[in-house]
Amino acid sequence: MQQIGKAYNEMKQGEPAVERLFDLTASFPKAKASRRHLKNVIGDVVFDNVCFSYGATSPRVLQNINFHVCAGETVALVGPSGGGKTTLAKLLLRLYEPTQGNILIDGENIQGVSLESLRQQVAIVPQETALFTGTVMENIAYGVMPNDIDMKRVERAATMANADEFIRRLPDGYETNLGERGSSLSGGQRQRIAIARAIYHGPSILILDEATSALDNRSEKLVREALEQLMIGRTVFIIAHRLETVQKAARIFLLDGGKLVEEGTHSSLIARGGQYASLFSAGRDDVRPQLTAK
Ligand SMILES: Nc1ncnc2c1ncn2[C@@H]1O[C@H](COP(=O)(O)OP(=O)(O)OP(=O)(O)O)[C@@H](O)[C@H]1O
Repeated sequence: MQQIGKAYNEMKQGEPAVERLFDLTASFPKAKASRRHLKNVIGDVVFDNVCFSYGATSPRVLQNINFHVCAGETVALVGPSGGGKTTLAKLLLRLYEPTQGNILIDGENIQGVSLESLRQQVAIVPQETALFTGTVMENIAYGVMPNDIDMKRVERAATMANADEFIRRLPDGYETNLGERGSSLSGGQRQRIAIARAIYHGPSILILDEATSALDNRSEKLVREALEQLMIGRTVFIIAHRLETVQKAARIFLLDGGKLVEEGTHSSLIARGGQYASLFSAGRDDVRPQLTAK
C-alpha cells in the first residue's frame, strides 16, 4: 500500500509540470472504458481533414489539415508564432480531440484507442523538461511502479542518452534524489534525463519541441547526440527552431494561421520560392526570429 501511495504522489507531482507544458484546460478528453489498446505500432501517422478550435465559439486554430507521415520519417514543423504547431502536437497526444476530421496511427483512429496505450506510443520531449522530486531512476522510468522498474533498461536508456556518466557521478548514482523539479541538475542534464525517459518507454512516435534557450557547446553536443540516438527508427515531429534541424528533416511542414501552407524538403521549398524560401532568405542559423516574423 505504501508503494502505491508513493507512486501516486509521484505521479501527482509530475502533473502540474505536464499541465504547465500543455496548458491543459477543461477540454481534456474523457477516458472511455471500452477503448482498444494500440499495439505493435510502426508509427505511420495520418491527419485526415483535421480542424480544431479551443472552444465552441473560438476561432479555428487548425483548418483542414491533411498529411501522411510514414513510419520512421522525420518532419519539421515550422511557421510563424500562433501558426498551430503546438496545437497539432497536442492533438496527436490526444490532449484535445479534433472538432472535425480524424487522426490515424497505423490506420487506427486514435479516438478509439485507450489513452494509456496511445501515450505509450507517442512521447514528447519538451523544451522545458519536467522532472519531479524523486530519484534519477524513478524519473527515467516515469509512470512505472517502483517495484517494476527494470534497472538494466534504465541504465541502457541513460547510456544512449549520454546521461549515464554524469548520473554515476551524483552522490547516490541512480538512487540520487533530485531536488524540487530536478533543480540540482543543469538544463542540459535535465534534457538528457528526459531523453533517457523517452528511450526507456520506447515510443514509436516522438514529438520534439526543440529548445530555443542556448546551452553551452559541450552540453549542446551531448544533447544533440542523445536526440539523434532517440530518433533512430521512430517517426519524429520536430517543432523546429534551428536551420540545421530543419534542413536535416525529410520533410518540412509550414503552418501559418492554422493552415498547412507549404510542404516539402528544404531544397524543394527553397526552389519553389514561396513563403518558406522568403522566411529563410536572411540565411541566419537560428530560424526562429525569421519564422516568427510576419
Ligand atoms: N489553450 C488555448 N486556448 C485558446 N487558444 C489557444 C490555446 N493555446 C493556443 N491557442 C491559440 O491557438 C493558436 C495556435 O497556437 P499554437 O500554440 O498551436 O501555435 P504555435 O505555432 O505553436 O506558436 P509558437 O511558435 O508561438 O509556439 C494561437 O492563436 C493561440 O493563441
